[in-house]
Amino acid sequence: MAEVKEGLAIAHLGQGIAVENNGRIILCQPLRKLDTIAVGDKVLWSEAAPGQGRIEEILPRHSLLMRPARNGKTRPVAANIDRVVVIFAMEPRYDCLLIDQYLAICENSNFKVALVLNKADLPGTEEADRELAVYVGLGYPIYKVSAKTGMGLEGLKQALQGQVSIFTGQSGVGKSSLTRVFIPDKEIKINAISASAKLGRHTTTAATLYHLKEGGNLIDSPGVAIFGLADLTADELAYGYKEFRPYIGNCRFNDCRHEQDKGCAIRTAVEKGTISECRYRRFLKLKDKIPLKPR
Ligand SMILES: Nc1nc2c(ncn2[C@@H]2O[C@H](COP(=O)(O)OP(=O)(O)OP(=O)(O)O)[C@@H](O)[C@H]2O)c(=O)[nH]1
Ligand SMILES: [Zn+2]
Repeated sequence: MAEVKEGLAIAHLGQGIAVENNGRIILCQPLRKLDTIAVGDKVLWSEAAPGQGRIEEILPRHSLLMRPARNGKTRPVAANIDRVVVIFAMEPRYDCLLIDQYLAICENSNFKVALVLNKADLPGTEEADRELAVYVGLGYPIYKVSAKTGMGLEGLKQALQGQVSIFTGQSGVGKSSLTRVFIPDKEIKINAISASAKLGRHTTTAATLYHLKEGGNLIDSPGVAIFGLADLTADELAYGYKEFRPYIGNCRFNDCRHEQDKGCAIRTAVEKGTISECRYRRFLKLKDKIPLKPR
């Protein structure tokens, strides 16, 4: 029987999965009974034929990022991510509601988060400073950077070390520009993956895991911007506002909607100033967007 080795799924190719093992990349086919393999998955594989592997098992994942698929279901995009880096900028549009939404999803999926204000070379970032202070107060690290001038990038580089990260954020905030800064040899690496895995042509829309020069891995996944409110329920949304957590369960009524309900512990905390009013208002706005479901 062929020897079983551990490997890391680094890309989806047209004809299979590129699995890395000791610096070597091999094209593998997963056994049919397995779950969809996600980039970042640690797998057990064996050599099925010279230069061709078979994935026999997916090792337990500590996190899994899902993305809505065309058929209305979700599919795994990236596994074992430690940190989601939410990128935003004053241009094309600064949107706290969207930041809160990303944070709520990450809190519910157990991802650590870092916030990155890109394009800090542009004027007008002071406008965001007051709100950003609220996020800092909640314990979310914030990096102000510019992919254009290089400002602040050292700090972000250090933050990426020793873990698996993924960039996300709305269109036009500079995700590709920052990715180019961190993976300047992306094209070369892509070609190397295709070459080592033979035949396996890289599809540019697929997620790919890159090793960073300074240590740490970055999963580049164009299109992760589209992870919407996913399937969060109103309760999960409240949990995603992490400063609400100490109060959840303390409202007078079990089915409290945290709106005008009598004896709402969360609203009381807002009135006392323990919870930021802006965050609370945005919570209500996001909650309104959630389709009504049985609770
Ligand atoms: N002034 C300034 N412009 C930047 C900076 N980073 C990116 N840009 C510009 O912002 C625009 C969008 O950058 P992209 O890197 O393509 O943004 P993206 O988030 O990858 O966009 P999508 O591919 O649509 O998701 C480009 O015109 C960049 O040149 C920056 O730090 N400062
Ligand atoms: Zn309440």
